[in-house]
Amino acid sequence: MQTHQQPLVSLRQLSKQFGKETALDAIDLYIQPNEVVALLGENGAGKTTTISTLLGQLTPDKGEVTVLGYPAGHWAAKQQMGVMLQSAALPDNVTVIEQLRLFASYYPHSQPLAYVLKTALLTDLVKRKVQTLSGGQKQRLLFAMAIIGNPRLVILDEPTVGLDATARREFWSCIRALAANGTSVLLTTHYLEEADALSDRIVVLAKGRVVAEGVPEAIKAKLGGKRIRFRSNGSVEAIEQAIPGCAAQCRGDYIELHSLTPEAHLKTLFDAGIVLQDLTVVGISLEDAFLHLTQPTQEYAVPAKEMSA
Ligand SMILES: Nc1ncnc2c1ncn2[C@@H]1O[C@H](COP(=O)(O)OP(=O)(O)OP(=O)(O)O)[C@@H](O)[C@H]1O
Repeated sequence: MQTHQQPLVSLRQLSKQFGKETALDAIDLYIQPNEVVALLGENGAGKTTTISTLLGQLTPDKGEVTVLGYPAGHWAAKQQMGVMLQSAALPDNVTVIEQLRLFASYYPHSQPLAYVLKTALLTDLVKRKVQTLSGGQKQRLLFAMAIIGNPRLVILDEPTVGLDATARREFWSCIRALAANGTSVLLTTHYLEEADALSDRIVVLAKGRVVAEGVPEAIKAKLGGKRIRFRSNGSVEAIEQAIPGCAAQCRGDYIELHSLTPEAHLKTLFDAGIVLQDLTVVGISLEDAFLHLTQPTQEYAVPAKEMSA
């Protein structure tokens, strides 16, 4: 049986091949009680394969999977888990409360409906037919269905995909409320800011391998450096001439560059007589770190349009 010293989920040296395609290449992943872990990766990185293996829907070629003290797919583990998959569908012609009552009946110790409705921000929507819900509200209903069985572990596969900034924020507060209640969460997302905002730990997957793991701050610190941003009378070329080896980028009215020694570089620019206006120096974003970790040979640039959420 599971003890509280053991992780809730432990994937060890997991490998999965689809023909010539290596989906997972000896990955290790664990989730501790009360922990929110974000699994980040680009398309095809292996996130869904990891989740399918954890759920017992896929058999790995190599490696060991233990979920809540049981082998993957064991009914006793499933009973203690809530899952929200990308492929989930909802019936149109039932109300929110009917759908949740039905799901509650599947579990021996379901959560009180009032708690589930409050956590999923659905209290005011109980009588609404599913077909009348917005995309964000439907996602929150799927979330409510995932948590209604009072799970110890909830798996959310890209739960905010396609949602606008407001709906995404609302969903974030649902996840935070769940985590505050002590439930462990494994979340996959393409939104790097989302992982930063929600998770205790981030695991970055690239081409089926874990390329980085740590608290969001540690992932950023792995790269170090700052983003320097300013308006200037000097051209990008003049700046690159002043700081040999730096790659400056033009972003609208602003020039941006990444620097491991921002103080020294700024002094160089001042000494070269380059005027800097509206200057900001900030730590790199998780998105910068992610791009660098997954594409280490490429110069990582600040995204032109950052997430507005
Ligand atoms: N059933 C399958 N048959 C063949 N190849 C597969 C299958 N499932 C996944 N793959 C391949 O394995 C790799 C990992 O896929 P996976 O779906 O796990 O990635 P992902 O990180 O979830 O991507 P996305 O963010 O696009 O959902 C990809 O190259 C994919 O094409």
